[in-house]
Formats: sequence, structure tokens, C-alpha cells
Amino acid sequence: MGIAPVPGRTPPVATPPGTGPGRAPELLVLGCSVTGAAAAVAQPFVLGRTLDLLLGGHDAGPWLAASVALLVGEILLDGLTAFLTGRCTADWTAAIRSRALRGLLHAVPDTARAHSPGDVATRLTLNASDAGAAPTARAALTASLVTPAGALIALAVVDVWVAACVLVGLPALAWVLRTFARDTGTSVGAYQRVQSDIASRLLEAVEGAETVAAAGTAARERERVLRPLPELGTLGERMWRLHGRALATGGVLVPLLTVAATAVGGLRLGAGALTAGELLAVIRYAQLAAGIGGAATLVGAVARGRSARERTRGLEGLPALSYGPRTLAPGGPGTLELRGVRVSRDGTEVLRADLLTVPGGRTAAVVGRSGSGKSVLAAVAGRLLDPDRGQVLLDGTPLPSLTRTCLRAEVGFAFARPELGERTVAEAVAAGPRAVSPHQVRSAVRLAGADAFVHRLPRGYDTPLADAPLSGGEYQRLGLARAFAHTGRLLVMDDATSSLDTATEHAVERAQRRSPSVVTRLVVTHRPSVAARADLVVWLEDGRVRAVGPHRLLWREAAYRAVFGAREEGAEAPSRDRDGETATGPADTLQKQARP
Ligand SMILES: Nc1ncnc2c1ncn2[C@@H]1O[C@H](COP(=O)(O)OP(=O)(O)OP(=O)(O)O)[C@@H](O)[C@H]1O
Repeated sequence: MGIAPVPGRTPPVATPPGTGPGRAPELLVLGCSVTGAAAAVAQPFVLGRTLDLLLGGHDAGPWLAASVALLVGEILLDGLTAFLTGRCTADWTAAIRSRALRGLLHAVPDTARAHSPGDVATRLTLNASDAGAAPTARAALTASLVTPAGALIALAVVDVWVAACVLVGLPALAWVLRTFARDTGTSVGAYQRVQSDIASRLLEAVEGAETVAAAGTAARERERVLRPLPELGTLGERMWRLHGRALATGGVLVPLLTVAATAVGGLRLGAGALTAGELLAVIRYAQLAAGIGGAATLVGAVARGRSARERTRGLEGLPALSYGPRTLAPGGPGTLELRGVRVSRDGTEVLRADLLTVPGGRTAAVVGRSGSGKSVLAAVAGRLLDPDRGQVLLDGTPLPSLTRTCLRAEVGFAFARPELGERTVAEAVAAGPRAVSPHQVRSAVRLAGADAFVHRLPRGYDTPLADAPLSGGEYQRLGLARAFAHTGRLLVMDDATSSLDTATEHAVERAQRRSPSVVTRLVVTHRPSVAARADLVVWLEDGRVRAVGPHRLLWREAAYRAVFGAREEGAEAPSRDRDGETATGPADTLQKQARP
């Protein structure tokens, strides 16, 4: 099966985050809404005048035409507002979502992990669309205030007494709205937080479905996922109650105001101060002025949008790594140095490496018990995270001074659980910091020992990963192939062969050694055989480098053997087995690190 040429992924560029559609669509929505409101305010006056002319037997033609024009205009403006609102909301939602996603993808992985997948999913979906709807909700809210204000002014022009009657009732409606806006704001934030908590629990349950099935703990898991539901219910009920109270109070106040205005208008008609048409107009104006109560829904949408925006900003504002202007001189050996490195998390030091050197072209195994800091060391060595103190240098250059492109091209990573996307096998392997030819893809796949099973896939290299029935070890080997295809001068492998059987793992290592490219390797491993074949071993204990040296010397220590579960005194070190090579080199002595 042939491999289609695959362009390598362009290295990520520092483009400014999506700015969204800007203020223009929002202002257009505002313009349309306000014009619609103006048409609604003009209508009662024009209709009243038309009625008076018709009742008086006068020519009402132009006024009738104006009435029809206002009616049609209002309908058209409503349609245009709905269209622009949809468009503006969609554009803002997309922009907010891409900003948040960009923040997440550019964040230091260690800090991004503080957000669970469920939390991220909620922020990028529900919260992003609520936040995207806020600009148009704000515009609609502004316009919804124009109608009552305009109606009140028109009312004052037609009859000042009816206007005064409505004005007396308006503060009560404004108070209802203000209380609703204040109370709903706090409830919405809490509601969104609990929503995201449930989503996180649900995703965890889906991810661990096999464990749940095997342990028969489905009922307990269901209870765990739904535990925050009562709180969500309480908060939801509270929001509905607030909304209901605002609408009910408004629902009582609005008819009361209208009835009062009608009564005053009736009295003024009786006194001959108003015509029948003017009475029709003032009743309508009273209704429009009291329509301020209907703004409760928009106030709710604005409050929800504001709180949701805070949540999407949480992803946008994640700390990102900054990069320098330097590049590495070509042909360097890939010497890695850690000097005075300290990493702390939650007040605990999780990594301390005073002086650690991996000579260029050598393989260093990083071993230690679970939680001893191996992955933190791997992340610091390849600058997935910066140490709190100290320096990491590659060929004498501090990693933070390198450009992003140079760093990612020179330092490759392979992980225990790679993320390869849904593209084809060939595309997944080719994706990376540099352009990779089909030939290089094949070589990398062969080097990772993946060639045989890739050929067995329905469409070989062109099989989409989503359709490729791969085992954990096979998937891991594709992750290795991607790392090999883009290898620079340093390759960091964090437990990247853990799902491979030892024979395959050994074969992959042998193939790597035979490869002509000189690469420095930092290999996190739990297997003594991998440590035995490495040029040197970095032994971590409780976040500190306990010793650095060749495996066969370290093996003499019972505590070192205990890391691999081998406790017997003087147990024989596993053979170094380097295809006939003898163990020589700078690491052939044991450097014990001072214990604090
Ligand atoms: N972002 C973080 N926040 C808090 N603690 C962290 C964070 N990252 C790592 N740690 C802690 O640092 C310690 C070392 O973690 P690390 O993942 O490096 O261990 P490890 O040796 O790779 O373990 P394993 O062999 O189980 O993968 C652990 O106690 C871990 O809980």
C-alpha cells in the first residue's frame, strides 16, 4: 500500500488570538433593535391619528399608509434583528471558543491539567455559547429600555397626566429588575460550576468504564457522578424562582399600570382633553412603558453570559511558556545539563537536581519508584515546563532562550499514552514540527517496530486512526514512530514503551542504536532491562536525584534493586546487552548525590 505524500504540520505560530466579529454586528443589532423600538413607539401615535381622521370623516390616506409602513417596517426589522443576532452570537461563540482553546493548547501542560476534561468541555461548549450570546443580549437589553423610555416621552407629549400615572409605577418595576439582576448573577456562577463538576465526573466514568465494569461498581459510580445533582437542582430551582418572581411581579404590575393609565385616560377623554384616537395611543404607550418588566429574561441572559465569560477566560489566561530568539548551531552533540533545578507543587518540592549531565549521543534511563519525580524530570528536560529555579541547557544553551520552532524541532517527546488524532496513520506519524517525507514516515514506523501491523490495517498507511483497531502497544508504537520521524538532538521518552512486550521493546532499542542519527535519549522506565542497556541511570527518590551511574554499579545497592522489586542480596545485574558493545564511557562511575 502506498503512502500519499504528507506535508508536515507547520509549527505553531504566535498569531494573535481570535478577536471575534468586533463591535460592528453588535452595534448593528442595537441599531436594528432601536429602530424597531422607535417604530413601535411611533405606531400608537400614527394609529391614533389615523383613527381620529377616519372617525372625523377626513382623508386618512397618508396616515393609513404611514401605519402600514410602520407595521411592515417593524416586521422586517424584527426579522433582520433575529438574523443578525444569530450571526453575531455564532461569531462571538466561535471566537471565544477559539481563544479559550488556544489558551489551553499553549498553556504549560502541567497547569492545564488542573482543569479536568469535563470542566474543559463545559467551558468550551455551554459556557462559550452563553458568553457568545451576551453581546446581542446586551444590545437587546439596551433596546428594550429604549421602548419604555420612548413610550413615556410620547405619553407625556400626548397627555401629561397619564404619563405621570405610569411614571409613579415604573420605579417598582425597575426595583424588580435590579433585584433579579443582582440575585441571578450569583446563582448562575454557582450553577455553571456544579454543571462542570457533573460533566467532569461523567467523563471520568466513561474513561474508566472498563474498570467500573470489571469491579461491578456501576451503581456506586452512578451515585458518584450524580452526587452534585441535588445542589444543581437547588441552584436551578433558585434561578427559576428568581425568574418566576420577577416575571410574576412584572405580570401584576404591568396590567395594574395599564389599567390605571386607561382609567386616567378615560377620565381625560370624558373631560374632553383626549380624543378617542389619543386614548388608544395612551393605552398602547402605557403598555409599552410597562414592558420594561419583560427585560428580566434579557437581564438573565446578560448575567449568564458574564459569568460564562469569566469561565472561558479561565482557560484563555492559563500561563504559557515564552520563547527566546536563539537557535542551536547545527551538528551539536545534544548534551543535556540540569543545574540547580527545583520544581515545587502545592508547597512540596517534587524535583531537585543540583547538577545532572547527559553527554551528547548517550542514553540515560530515569528510574525510581512511582511518584519519585521521573515525569517531572522528563518534562523539565524537554521544556514542557520550566523549573521554579535553576537552568536546563542543551548544548550549553538555556532552553528558554530558544525559539519555539527550534526547541520543538530539537527536542522530541514520546509518551506512554500518545495523542495522535483521527487522521490516517501516515498523517499521524508525519504530524510534527518539521516536514516529513513518505520515505521518512516508513523508516520511522519500521524503527518503532510498527511496520508489520500497519500493513495489516485495512488501508495500510492510509487507514484513518479512528478505523484502525489498534492495541495499546500498537498505538504506543505509532507514538514512538512520530517521535522518531521528528527526532532532533534530544529525545525524551516518558514510559513510552511501557505497553510493549520486552522483546519488542528490545528490538526497538536495537534499531534505534543502529540508526545513523546521533541522538541523546532520556528514557523514563520501570524496567531493569532498559536501565541495564542505558549508558547511565538517573536514580530518583522522593523527587531528588539519589545517584547517577551505570546500572551494574547501582545494582549493588539493595535500595536500587528494591526499585525494581528485586530484593535479594547481591542479586546479579541484568546483562547490559548492547549488541556486543562493552560498557565504557563517562557514566562508568557512580556519582552519589548528596542527600539533604
Ligand atoms: N501539577 C502537579 N501538581 C501537584 N503535584 C504534582 C504535579 N505534577 C506532579 N506532581 C507530583 O510530583 C510527584 C512526582 O510526579 P511524577 O509524575 O513525576 O512521578 P513519576 O515518578 O513519574 O511517577 P510514575 O512512575 O507513577 O509515573 C508526585 O508526587 C506528583 O503527585
